[in-house]
Amino acid sequence: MSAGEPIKCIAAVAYEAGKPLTVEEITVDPPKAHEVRVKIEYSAVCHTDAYTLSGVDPEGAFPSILGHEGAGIVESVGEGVTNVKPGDHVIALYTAECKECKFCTSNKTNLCSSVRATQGKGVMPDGTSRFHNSKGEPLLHFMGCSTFSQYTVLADVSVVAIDPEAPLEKVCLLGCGVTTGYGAAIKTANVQKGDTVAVFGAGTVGLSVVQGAKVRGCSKIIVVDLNDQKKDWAIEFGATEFINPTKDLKDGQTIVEKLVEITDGGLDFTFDCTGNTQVMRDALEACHKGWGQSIIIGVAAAGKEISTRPFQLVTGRVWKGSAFGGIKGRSEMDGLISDYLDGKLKVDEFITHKRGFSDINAAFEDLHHGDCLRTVLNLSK
Ligand SMILES: NC(=O)C1=CN([C@@H]2O[C@H](COP(=O)(O)OP(=O)(O)OC[C@H]3O[C@@H](n4cnc5c(N)ncnc54)[C@H](OP(=O)(O)O)[C@@H]3O)[C@@H](O)[C@H]2O)C=CC1
Ligand SMILES: N[C@@H](CCC(=O)N[C@@H](CSC=O)C(=O)NCC(=O)O)C(=O)O
Ligand SMILES: [Zn+2]
Ligand SMILES: [Zn+2]
Repeated sequence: MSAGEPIKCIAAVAYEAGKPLTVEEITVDPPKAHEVRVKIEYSAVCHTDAYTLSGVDPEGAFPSILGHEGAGIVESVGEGVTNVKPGDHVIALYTAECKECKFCTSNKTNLCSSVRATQGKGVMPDGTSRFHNSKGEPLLHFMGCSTFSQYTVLADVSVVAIDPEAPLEKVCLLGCGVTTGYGAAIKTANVQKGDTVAVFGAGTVGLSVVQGAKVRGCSKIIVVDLNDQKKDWAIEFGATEFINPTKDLKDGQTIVEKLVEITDGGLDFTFDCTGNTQVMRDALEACHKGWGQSIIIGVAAAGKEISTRPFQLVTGRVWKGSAFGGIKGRSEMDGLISDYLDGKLKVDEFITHKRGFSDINAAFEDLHHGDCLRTVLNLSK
């Protein structure tokens, strides 16, 4: 029985920006009131983990335990926890859902405010950390999840129980990438049958947007990526066209001109899934005058700003953003899991690499190669 006791386990610690993670033994304290300690079974590596490790995240603080796309089993719960119990299979939620705050009750957003302030500082809601290294130094939490540890502690509002039939090595991807892209299409943008869509960036997030657009019956789903290796995946997930701007444009033609030309004036919806601010501008300007909407999903580095001529907005184009696909994790994850189990939502297809936890630094390298969508880490190996 480990409940109520500190647990020693292996974690990958980010001691410094731009440096490899250190895989070492740490101590994970028991959960306090309204906290849940989870044995993480599998975690994938999202581009955002690499972004924070690189040092360009204004909220990135070190030393910390990164990882936010993970699934596991509840080991113990603190006082007052009613939504999960030991043994439950769960997904960690970097976008909490308390169901009580102004945001949760608004029905206009999934951006719960209950733990966001402390989450952004890398601590639990009481302002302290549950992680210590062997020298007794506290290690910061990350995005309220820290799934790069064999055990982690989450706020109860940051965890959702799922159908135990769902394989954790697959559905860990619903903790971020797949949910983010799919939700951005079907919830934030709410694309409809016949709409035209362009998706910039064919990573897991972008291809999940494509999947959402296909499910809704969009008439054109154009994927824009600099790497031809992404073309087959784009088509597999539902793209009707693939454009590589480095080779598929006429001399002097811009990607915006090309998209406007082939869509009779621009797209109904565009999505930035790259984090590149020039791409964000292109995505907005490729929207149809009068009604086109561009959804920013990509995360840009500290100091980066977006710009366009205000006239683009005056003439009816709309710029929007989407976090975790607009999905309320505790209320809506069950539906996504059911869709996956019923074969309506692709998840397995994003897993291009599998590695043992001790290989985590290689998993970060995988992200930079065109043949990788997601690497799933087995935390027991
Ligand atoms: N808002 C939210 O809730 C979330 C945001 N994110 C963010 O979304 C973005 C995508 O994440 P993810 O799918 O994991 O990342 P990936 O790195 O897997 O995918 C990004 C893709 O964009 C391509 N790309 C880069 N530059 C351009 C360009 N100029 N034009 C077209 N394509 C380009 C990349 O190509 P190449 O590989 O050749 O570089 C890659 O295929 C990231 O910024 C991530 O931080 C992620 C999850 C949640
Ligand atoms: N910390 C960064 C911003 C990072 C960011 O935008 N995160 C996304 C999720 S990315 C997942 O892979 C998000 O949902 N943000 C909303 C939030 O409340 O954190 C910065 O400070 O710029
Ligand atoms: Zn992510
Ligand atoms: Zn809330």
